[in-house]
Amino acid sequence: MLFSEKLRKEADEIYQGIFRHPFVEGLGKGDLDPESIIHYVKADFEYLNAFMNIYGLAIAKSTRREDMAYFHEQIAFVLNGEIHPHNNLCRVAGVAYDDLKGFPLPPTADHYVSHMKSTALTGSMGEILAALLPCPWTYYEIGKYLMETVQPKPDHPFYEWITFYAEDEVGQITNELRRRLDTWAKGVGPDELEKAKVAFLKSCQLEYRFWDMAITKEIWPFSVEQEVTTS
Ligand SMILES: Cc1ncc(CN)c(N)n1
Repeated sequence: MLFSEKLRKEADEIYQGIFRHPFVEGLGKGDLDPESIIHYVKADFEYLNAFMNIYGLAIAKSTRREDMAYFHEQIAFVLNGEIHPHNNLCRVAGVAYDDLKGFPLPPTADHYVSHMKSTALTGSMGEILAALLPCPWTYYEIGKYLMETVQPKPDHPFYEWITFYAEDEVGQITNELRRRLDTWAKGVGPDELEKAKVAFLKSCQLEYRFWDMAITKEIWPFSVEQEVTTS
């Protein structure tokens, strides 16, 4: 069994939990609370900016030009592609996307970003790939799950969101990340594999918590000034 297949098996409980999460159910039913959508998009805009920073850290650690080109391409996808599902969410919530940019990360999103950044700074290339993988992989599976269970028509409020993540492009991004991780895994020992597994499972758990964060509209306990890293 490939390393990424083993990871997916270990994380199955978390994936199943994500498919049944109230936010994901709300995407399928088309009845999400607009305030939860707004909370999610504010956090996700900053999360995706941090995700691009992490690709940048992966470039800094790359020793092969081909790896640099790969991470560079992935930045372009996040930058130009993921604005479409965000725009869909904003339209349904009745808000302008620009009004949701530049907010500090809520605690869970902050935790997720810190986990990926520290892995990128201190971990091996395999750990970095493992920490990044749940981002496209869980969304690709959510997209496919909603396509199968809801079979949305173009007039479904979240048609664009669902079809974007169920598309082949997100599948290819997931498969390429898995292929790179599996290639790395063939050349390392059990300790290295264990560290990559831990990084992967933590990102999966934080994917689940990210949806919780949106439903509960999680905020910091005190409204002191917070750092915003991007605009
Ligand atoms: C938290 C999170 N995880 C994954 C994705 C999909 N790239 C996203 N937009 N946001």
